[in-house]
Amino acid sequence: MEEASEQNQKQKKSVPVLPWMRSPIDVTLIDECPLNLLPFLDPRLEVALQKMGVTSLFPVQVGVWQETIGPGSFERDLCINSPTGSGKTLAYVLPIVQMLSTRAVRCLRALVVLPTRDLALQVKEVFSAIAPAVGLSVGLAVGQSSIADEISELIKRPKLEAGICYVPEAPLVHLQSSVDILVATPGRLMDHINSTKGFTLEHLSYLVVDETDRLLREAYQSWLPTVLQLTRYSDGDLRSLFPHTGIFLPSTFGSLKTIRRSGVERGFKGKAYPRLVKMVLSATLTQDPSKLAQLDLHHPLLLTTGQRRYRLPERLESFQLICESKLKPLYLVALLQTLQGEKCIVFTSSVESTHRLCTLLNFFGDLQIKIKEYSGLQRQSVRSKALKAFRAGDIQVLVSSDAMTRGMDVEGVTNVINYDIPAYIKTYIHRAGRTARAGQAGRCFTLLRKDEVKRFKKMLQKADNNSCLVYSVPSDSIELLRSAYTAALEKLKESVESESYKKRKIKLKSSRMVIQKELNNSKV
Ligand SMILES: Nc1ncnc2c1ncn2[C@@H]1O[C@H](COP(=O)(O)OP(=O)(O)OP(=O)(O)O)[C@@H](O)[C@H]1O
Repeated sequence: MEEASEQNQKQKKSVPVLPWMRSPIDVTLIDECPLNLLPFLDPRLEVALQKMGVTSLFPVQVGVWQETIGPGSFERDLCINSPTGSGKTLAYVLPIVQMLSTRAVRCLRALVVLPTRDLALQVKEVFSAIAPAVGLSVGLAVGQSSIADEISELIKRPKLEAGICYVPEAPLVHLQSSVDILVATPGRLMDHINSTKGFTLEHLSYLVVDETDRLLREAYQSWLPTVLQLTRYSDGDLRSLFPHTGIFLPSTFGSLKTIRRSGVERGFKGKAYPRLVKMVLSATLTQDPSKLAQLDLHHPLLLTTGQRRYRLPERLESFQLICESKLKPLYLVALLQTLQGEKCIVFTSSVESTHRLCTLLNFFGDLQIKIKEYSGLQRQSVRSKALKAFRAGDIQVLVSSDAMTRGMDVEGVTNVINYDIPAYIKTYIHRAGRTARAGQAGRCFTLLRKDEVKRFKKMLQKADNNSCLVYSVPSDSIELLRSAYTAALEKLKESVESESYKKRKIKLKSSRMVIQKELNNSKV
């Protein structure tokens, strides 16, 4: 009786507050669809998809296609809650590219926002694989190159006649977008909105917010309200809000502006009503009404998988390894040895422990495994190099902070190891989701202290297909590693000391420079 009421209580809790979330489209009821049976697919895109190795669309992609190109015709904004690796990227890339394929003039029509640079690069690759087939151009605004280089990629300068100089301060009527689709991180997007001449969101028709719950967690310089304002307000309002942007509003794309501003809102049966179509996606989409309200969704439709809010990939196997805290590195090494060079990502709880663990593993004698670090503590170039080597298979193990948790798609990752227990089910889902992608098999191991087992079990109960077997490492393989561990710890200690000495030296040098500068100034 008590159990039944507890069950009721749990079910009650999981019912979303927002009414439209209570009647979703269940993607598990949709079948894959071979490309040749997909209604209205542009034959040029079919060829491009085949070149990518795509012969049929995954269920979530079919579901989104039906609501965009199919009978749904982009009538409603879409919220897509679908497991990691289920193909959410192509789910939005394909219909957007198909819709824009008939464009007559180049201008920025679709904007995709992602929380990190590496994720944006990944999504740009997917667009770039199919968009050129229909004559569309894709840009990137992530701060990978200098702002000047980025601007020259995004904005077309007028072709100058012989003897005529281009004057940057001149009226901006000739500046045009070089891209139809832009993939951006919020910071760089705001840089362009605030200061790039000729950059306008005036013609934007599609906005994709990928990894929505992550992006809604932080304001990121208020990028979302800014984008919504820029696509909603009349020109007069815009000019007062963004004086710089306003300069080129009046006549840059006069005719196009008219098309967008008086575009017919399909959901309103022919009434003139300008609207930006939005698609928001995550494997752990928020149900929080106040967070979702920020998106100002129009008649939203939820596409989700199954009954529960969280779902792990179909072919993911979860294991727990119970060990003493001080023996964790030994258990990890023993586990890596049994995995024999398979591609693994090891997650830790912080950038500092990522660095320490990676250093320790590399001091561990003759492991015959190439191990590198990937964390927010590193410079972007170092991080990207490690990722590239991992993708190429030159590195087998990537020790990572949560910088790698979301969205990253690396082919052939067969194992994820939680060296530190994730604090939330969402984190577990995103970490585990770096394996078992696109219908492949994968394993997720979590190292636990005895006192963490109960909490971990409770956390996993929040997800579908949550069974977690105990994985045991033979005690003799731990014993064999003990002496190498002691030596590695010794080296780690030395390395930590030398690093902190170097840091202190750099700090001292820079504070001396500041003092010297002030002295010089005071002489003047
Ligand atoms: N129709 C398809 N056929 C074959 N492979 C596909 C198809 N769609 C996507 N993939 C592949 O599946 C993998 C996962 O896709 P994607 O990165 O879009 O997943 P996701 O749902 O966005 O995952 P996450 O939530 O982790 O970001 C990618 O390697 C992608 O190339």
